[in-house]
Amino acid sequence: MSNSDIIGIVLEGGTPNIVKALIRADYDVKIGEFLIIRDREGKAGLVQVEHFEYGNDFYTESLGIVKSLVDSEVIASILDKSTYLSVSLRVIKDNNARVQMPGNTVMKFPRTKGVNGTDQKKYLELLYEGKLDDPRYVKYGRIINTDIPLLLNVNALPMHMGIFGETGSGKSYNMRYLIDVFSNLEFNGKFYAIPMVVIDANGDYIDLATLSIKREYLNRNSSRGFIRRYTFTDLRNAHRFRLDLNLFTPSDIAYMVITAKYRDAEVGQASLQMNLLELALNELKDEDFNSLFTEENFSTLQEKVSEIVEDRKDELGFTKNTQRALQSALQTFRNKVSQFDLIADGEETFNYDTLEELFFKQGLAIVDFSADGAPGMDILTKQIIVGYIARLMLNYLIKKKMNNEKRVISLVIEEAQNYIPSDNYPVNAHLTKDVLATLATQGRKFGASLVLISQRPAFIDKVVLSMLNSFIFHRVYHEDVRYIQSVTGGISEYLAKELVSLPRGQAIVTGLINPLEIPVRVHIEKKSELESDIGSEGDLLEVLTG
Ligand SMILES: Nc1ncnc2c1ncn2[C@@H]1O[C@H](COP(=O)(O)OP(=O)(O)OP(=O)(O)O)[C@@H](O)[C@H]1O
Repeated sequence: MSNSDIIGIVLEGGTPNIVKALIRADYDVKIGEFLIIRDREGKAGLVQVEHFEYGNDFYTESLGIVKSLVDSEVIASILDKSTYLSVSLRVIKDNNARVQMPGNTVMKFPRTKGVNGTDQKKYLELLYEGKLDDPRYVKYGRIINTDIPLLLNVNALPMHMGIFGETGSGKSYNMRYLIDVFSNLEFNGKFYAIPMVVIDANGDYIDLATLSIKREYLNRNSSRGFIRRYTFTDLRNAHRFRLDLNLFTPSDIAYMVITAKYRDAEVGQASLQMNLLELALNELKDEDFNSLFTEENFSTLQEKVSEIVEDRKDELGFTKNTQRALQSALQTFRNKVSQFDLIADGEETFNYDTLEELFFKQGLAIVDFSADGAPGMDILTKQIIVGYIARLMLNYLIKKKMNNEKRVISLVIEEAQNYIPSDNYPVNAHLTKDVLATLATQGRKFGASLVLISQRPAFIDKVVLSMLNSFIFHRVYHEDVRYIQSVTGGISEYLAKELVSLPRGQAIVTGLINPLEIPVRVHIEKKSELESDIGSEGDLLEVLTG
């Protein structure tokens, strides 16, 4: 440890968890930063900056002479020398050092490079206690004001994660960075990737599949068997996304069809229609369910519904009203399905084999909802697709688990508020909400990992939010701070205040994924290889001047 790393001393007045210290005023301290305290015996403990304020005993209002110096730069610069930073430091690991002792030295984390590299190793070991060499912990970003990475516990992923931050705060770039981390897990000299399906709301990820330079970077260790873009129109270098309704039970299909149309329906009415459709599909169970939604065979389904209502009125008691409502729901579903050609006879579909291939080849599937990949697609159709994928994943993972075959797949959902909204968000999403909630509740046992990305946590259903065990917060809206404190527990008042002003590229990581068990402020370095093809917002003047 060189003297240049010493930045302050411990003062009297500490408590078992909080150390008071003075540090040099020219040190660019950050709330959430990690520092080291060394005691008289040379033992070191770790602390996190909780709060700081500047002090200078000369510059106080009560000292009359100060008032006459307001325009005296020369004297002021001499007096500035006695400015200090008074800091509160939360003890993270005392390592048997007597960190609270007044007079102890406060030091910054040594840098990796240069003479202090070996010192840094020592403190890193102190921080991570053996996890540094454990392949289940992967390096992510840099802890603020240091060049040491935060380790993420990969095993926490199936416990689900939320990434939140206002527009432009860096969520998508962060997710790209995480995709890169999860695509290059090293174990015993070989590389592995977490199988992932990404619901790409705005085309922020498609270049990872379509641009060879990006694809090759992401797959530099050849861990992914494929990186594939799924679209809803025919495009070069893309797979067409199609549904296979035969994979679902009549009851699943009935649920999808009815909730897609009657998203606000009174439960009683909707459940009658679901029963009616389930019955009709059961009676048509020898038919190909996909073909029942094609132009030629749709009438078979409609006629079956009419037949049940009209011919078996006395026996079953379905009313004309229920029939009419169901026919209308069927029509809506069919219209959506046909508008985007989601069901096509004999064409390849997104099915169990796709998920099996995704798992075994450790693939990355990007479902492209951008204007290019899904031109003119409305939110209802997107919900049909996300609901389909979630249901497929759930059924697949349950089936495999029953067979004692272990699987893991991560489902990343951008603009998650459109699929799993809270009561505060004006979107109906019965179609996706229940299945995603089930995936969140039960999925962890089966290897499902949800990553929900949204601008505001308050827009996400509370029950599902409570099932997320890890969070990455970028800059958030003021209104969300209290909410975040209540769902995560451990964010201090001071760090919470930082949430509203975090610069781009900084975030606070909390929850099971973070082995340090305290919220950690990180800087996510921008790697040009990972920068989105869409790029940054342009310079207006540059655009106008051509
Ligand atoms: N770690 C970073 N370092 C520097 N710049 C960054 C970083 N992360 C993101 N940016 C830049 O900030 C801008 C917004 O990033 P990004 O698109 O990831 O934000 P977002 O939160 O996903 O926004 P939106 O909600 O609008 O999709 C981009 O120009 C991106 O290049």
